[in-house]
Amino acid sequence: MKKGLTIAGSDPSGGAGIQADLKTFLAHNVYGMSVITAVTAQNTTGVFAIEDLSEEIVGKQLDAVLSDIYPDAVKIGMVSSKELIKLIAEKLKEYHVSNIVLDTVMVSTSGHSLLRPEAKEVLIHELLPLANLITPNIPEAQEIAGITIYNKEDMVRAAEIISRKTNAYVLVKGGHLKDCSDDLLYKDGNEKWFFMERIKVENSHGTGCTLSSAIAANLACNKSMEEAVGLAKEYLTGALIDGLDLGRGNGPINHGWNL
Ligand SMILES: Nc1ncnc2c1ncn2[C@@H]1O[C@H](COP(=O)(O)OP(=O)(O)OP(=O)(O)O)[C@@H](O)[C@H]1O
Ligand SMILES: Cc1ncc(COP(=O)(O)O)c(N)n1
Repeated sequence: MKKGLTIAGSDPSGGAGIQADLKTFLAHNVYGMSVITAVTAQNTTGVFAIEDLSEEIVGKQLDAVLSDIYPDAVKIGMVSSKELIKLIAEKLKEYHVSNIVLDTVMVSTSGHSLLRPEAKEVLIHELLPLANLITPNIPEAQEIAGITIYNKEDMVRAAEIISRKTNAYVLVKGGHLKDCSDDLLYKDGNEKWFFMERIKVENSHGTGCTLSSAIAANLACNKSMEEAVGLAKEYLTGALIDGLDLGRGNGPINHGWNL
């Protein structure tokens, strides 16, 4: 059986973070493991508290997993402090981990900061170079590229700038542009667009987490990057269309819609 590891924060309401990632791994028949970086108190209406775990316990979690059940792919989500980012980068190098999907989580949909301001540059300099794919949304791509994105031409420009900072594929997600759900996969001057109809839904909490962990699951199963992204987008679209309606705010999608 293929194995996937998520290194991310906990969302007790189960829509985003490690909970979303583990459900997504299961939906892809990939054995799921998790290293928790932070515990959040959040639900469909917002994020109420965040507590980072210590470097010691995050390091020990990584050692425990990586020295025993070696993952075929790794997804990295919320890591809010520069100390934890540096530690994770060191461990990934020490254990020669490959197939790394980095979701550059910065702000929750509800507007809560999930990355400390001083950690942004460390994320860019320490983790970006280790990733095989990075998956910024529009605001994150703007932060990393240092430009404003108004349309799809700007998405291409941002991808070009970001790819100069990393050897990784860059997937710029268009979900934050008006009426757009098209994503751009970019590498070495090659553009591949993934077009998808915009689904009218009230509930989309955790779409970014779900997409990146689905891509990691597909990479673990030896899919090419293009195939992995295409399949993950189909899976995500199915989970949105399913129309789960939970909670009083922006609810989760149905990660198990295909089971
Ligand atoms: N209403 C929708 N219909 C179809 N696809 C969508 C919709 N909303 C988002 N998506 C898709 O979901 C994925 C994540 O999109 P988005 O750009 O919102 O990233 P994100 O901000 O990281 O996600 P999150 O909302 O979890 O933070 C992308 O593939 C995007 O195209
Ligand atoms: C632990 C954790 N990781 C990531 C997100 C981003 O997801 P969203 O933008 O859908 O709130 C989140 N809210 N919580």
